Amino acid sequence: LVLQTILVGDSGVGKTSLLVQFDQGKFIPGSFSATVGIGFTVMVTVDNAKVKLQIWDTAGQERFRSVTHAYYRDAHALLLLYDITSRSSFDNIRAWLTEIHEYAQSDVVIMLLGNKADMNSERAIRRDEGERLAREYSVPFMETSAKTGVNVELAFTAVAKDLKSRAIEHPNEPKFKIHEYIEAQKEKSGCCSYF
Ligand SMILES: Nc1nc2c(ncn2[C@@H]2O[C@H](COP(=O)(O)OP(=O)(O)OP(=O)(O)O)[C@@H](O)[C@H]2O)c(=O)[nH]1
Ligand SMILES: [Mg+2]
Repeated sequence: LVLQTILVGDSGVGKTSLLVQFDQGKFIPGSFSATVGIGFTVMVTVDNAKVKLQIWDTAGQERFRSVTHAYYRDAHALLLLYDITSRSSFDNIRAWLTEIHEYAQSDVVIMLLGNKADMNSERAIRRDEGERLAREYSVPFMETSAKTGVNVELAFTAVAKDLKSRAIEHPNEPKFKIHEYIEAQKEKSGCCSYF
């Protein structure tokens, strides 16, 4: 079972940095060159079972857009990022969602992430704006930081859990509810007093 996950969002929101933080547990400052379809696989343990996540990084720049479209079709999950210090990256989320609905499978798992949560003093998007947008589209939401690592693991493991519960039928078990899971984990990690 290999679950395909792709990272999308405007150039500079921190997709590659988030992936590096998840993979290596560190933040490498400075911009990465615009990335085109870099993929790697990680094993994530979900309820004592190992799930293989294949994660694809994409480039946010417009000129790479046709390459990105090719990844949508096979994706089981999409992590859609904006940068909390960039109003335009947030405003573009609607356009990204339109594109996702056009090219991705209709049952794709989408998670909205407001990245760079460590840059609170330069914040342009309040957290409740992110929450409201996510509610409008019925997608889970959290703020992350590729720099400090806050919520980075949670974002990927929540997606893995959701995908696994969909891929494997458990007729006698209650359906996994990603929203509730995330809210419970956020409280546990005490993440939210951080902001
Ligand atoms: N403070 C802070 N800086 C970040 C964070 N995530 C990324 N950055 C910085 O933001 C810039 C862009 O990060 P990238 O990871 O290259 O962005 P990207 O989304 O992959 O951009 P493209 O590949 O062009 O689409 C870099 O200078 C990163 O160091 C974060 O969580 N906090
Ligand atoms: Mg990148």
